[in-house]
Amino acid sequence: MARRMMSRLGQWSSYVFAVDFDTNSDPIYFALASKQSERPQVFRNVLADEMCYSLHVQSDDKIERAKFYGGLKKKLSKELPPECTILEMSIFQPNVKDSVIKGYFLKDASKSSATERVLGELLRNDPVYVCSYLCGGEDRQWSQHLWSNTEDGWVEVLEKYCVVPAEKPVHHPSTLNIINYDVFYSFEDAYKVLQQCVDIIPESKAVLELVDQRLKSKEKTDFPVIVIEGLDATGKTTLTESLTEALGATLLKSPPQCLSPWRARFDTEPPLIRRAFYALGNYLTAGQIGQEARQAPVIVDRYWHSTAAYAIATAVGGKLGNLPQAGSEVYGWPGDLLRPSLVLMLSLSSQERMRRLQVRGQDKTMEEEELEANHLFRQKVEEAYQRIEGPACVTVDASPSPDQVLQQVLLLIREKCHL
Ligand SMILES: Nc1ncnc2c1ncn2[C@@H]1O[C@H](COP(=O)(O)OP(=O)(O)O)[C@@H](O)[C@H]1O
Ligand SMILES: Nc1ccn([C@@H]2O[C@H](COP(=O)(O)OP(=O)(O)O)[C@@H](O)[C@H]2O)c(=O)n1
Repeated sequence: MARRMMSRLGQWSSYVFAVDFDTNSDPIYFALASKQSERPQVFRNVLADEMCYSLHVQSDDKIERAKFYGGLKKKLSKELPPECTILEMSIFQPNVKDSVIKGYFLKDASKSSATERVLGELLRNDPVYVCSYLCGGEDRQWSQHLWSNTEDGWVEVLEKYCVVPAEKPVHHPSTLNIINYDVFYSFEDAYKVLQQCVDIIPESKAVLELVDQRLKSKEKTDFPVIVIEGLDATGKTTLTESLTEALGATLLKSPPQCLSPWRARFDTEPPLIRRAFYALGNYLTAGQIGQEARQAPVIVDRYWHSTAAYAIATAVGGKLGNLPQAGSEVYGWPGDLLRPSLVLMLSLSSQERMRRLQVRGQDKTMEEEELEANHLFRQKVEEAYQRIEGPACVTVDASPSPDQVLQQVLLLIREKCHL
């Protein structure tokens, strides 16, 4: 019954579908209608002779949705014929926060019945909607066919809609569900996620116990708190160590050491759970900062900027321009998280960063294509770093020698923190 209710055109008429055919260009946006529009060729140029399908998750439970969506990609890649391309798709209400339902769009060039068999199986056993797409008639009009399960185990078409073009929304769909899915703006919101995971991820219990024992931090610290941020291999470890020595400071990091046993475990979880783990890490570190900053200045290797910038850059698909505008609430600082006195972001050209990674013995075998995708991702992380406020970060050129970088940073600290 619920499925029938949801599938009615009335229910879907305010929704738009977005399919990411190519990360360098805008998604293709389409909507459903009972009648074909005058510009019917929605998929012109991107679909040739392939059969197409879409799948999206049907569940009201946020954790179940996140877990299932992540697992679905793996399952599809394993079970579908290799000629089947899996593309990301979202269904959303244009510019409405928290309206996104994630899914996949399949382009199937296999001409075999294997795909339909796999999808039929999914429809029978998992919380998914499955649709197929057909292009027919003289003017090559596309239609969407929503599948349904019959009682005797067959799959039938429940409803059929015309696929019509939809306008590009002001906000890219991947920006609509950032709050409380990718970035958490209060301790409670992040805590709740891990609490709901206790049954499916037993390690959550140990993390929550640690978090329950955390030290509470005051808003104001006696000594300055300086955070060092930047992409991997920009020199954070090198700088934080020399800075700690030069200032007689205490060195801390987020996530703190006590979370190390669980970090790899949570890194395998979908963004909702993984990001909640890192968010809680900041509150643990905040407790330690509050304690240590009574006696000496504190240097922190990564903190809130890393948590938010990486989460936003991962969540926002496609181009740099898809990031939420500067000044958006997603770049705000959580009201209940200790604010540092100064945040410095080490910035490096990608060539020099790659050189340092290679010296450290990493990234040697990366494929060209992956490098390119990573380049876009790194640009998004740096841009998000720069848009985060309360405090905003100050960019430091990290290309000179370690000692020159240290001297430059000491000058900045003396100027901004009067140390
Ligand atoms: N200013 C610098 N100039 C040249 N090499 C550096 C500089 N700072 C760090 N490195 C080297 O670059 C690599 C990455 O530095 P590291 O401090 O580990 O970065 P991060 O902690 O940001 O990942 C290390 O091999 C380090 O010795
Ligand atoms: N305070 C922090 C620190 C790291 N992180 C996450 O941890 C990852 C970076 O960790 P890393 O192992 O590359 O860090 P470094 O080795 O560069 O210090 C990023 O994907 C961030 O999402 C975070 O979310 N919050």
